[in-house]
Amino acid sequence: MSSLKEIVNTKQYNLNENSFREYCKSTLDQQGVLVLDNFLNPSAIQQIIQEGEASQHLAYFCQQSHSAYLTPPDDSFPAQHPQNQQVISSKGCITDDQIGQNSPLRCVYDAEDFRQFLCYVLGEESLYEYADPLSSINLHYARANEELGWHFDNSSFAITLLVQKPEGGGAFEYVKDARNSSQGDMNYPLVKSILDAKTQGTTLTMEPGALVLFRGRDSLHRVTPVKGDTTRMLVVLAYNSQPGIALSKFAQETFYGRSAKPAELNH
Ligand SMILES: O=C(O)CCC(=O)C(=O)O
Ligand SMILES: [Fe+2]
Repeated sequence: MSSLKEIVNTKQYNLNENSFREYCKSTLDQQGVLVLDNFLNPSAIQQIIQEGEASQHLAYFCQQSHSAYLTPPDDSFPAQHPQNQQVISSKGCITDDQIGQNSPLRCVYDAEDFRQFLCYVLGEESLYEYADPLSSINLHYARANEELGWHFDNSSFAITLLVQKPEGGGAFEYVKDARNSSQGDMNYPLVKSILDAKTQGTTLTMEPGALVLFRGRDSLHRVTPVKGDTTRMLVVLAYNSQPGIALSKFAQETFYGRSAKPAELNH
């Protein structure tokens, strides 16, 4: 499976068509999220599930406690202040170097048509892979009771593919524009109300094969605990707007339990 049209539902989605790109861009700009259902063809989904199952034993699973802002504890605020209030994330993932060279995921990630499409929709001039060998393509696993706690992303956009849906739970919930980071407005009252379950998020319904583009820097979001024996599998396709950028050693250790030098320094 080596060409984009074997993997992506190009019958429904013509990545090169201007009106389609325009629709995607305006949806993302207005809603903060874009879901393209059935983006992956069924045979590609099956192949990725098989790869995911075969490599799950390589995944680094961990449980972390963190604040919604993903910042270290700040002593100038009380422990239960939303700046410090802790939530739990428990999950595992395999890294780019553990994704097969012939994986459909690599074909999609590398495809020039796909990158051009993303550039248009995200309003980026160019998109580049990570300089370290771990961070570009990650396959995430969430098993029974595993979840992602409420958080804002550090990056301005996220690109994901849902591969396998659990029997229950594992729902992506979000509150659009819960803060305004560019203005330095952390909007503590709303964030507190969400953390204390007094304000509910909106649930994004998606099925395996869906491509999701999400602006998570100002939209608070979480993944609810998985129920049942079917593991939630989700792929994160990570790009940078500048070339040569590696994830910091500290971030690699935190996310992957190990770190690697930038690819060009490895040989
Ligand atoms: O698993 C998901 O659907 C979202 C993942 C996410 O929010 C993240 O990786 O920051
Ligand atoms: Fe996130």
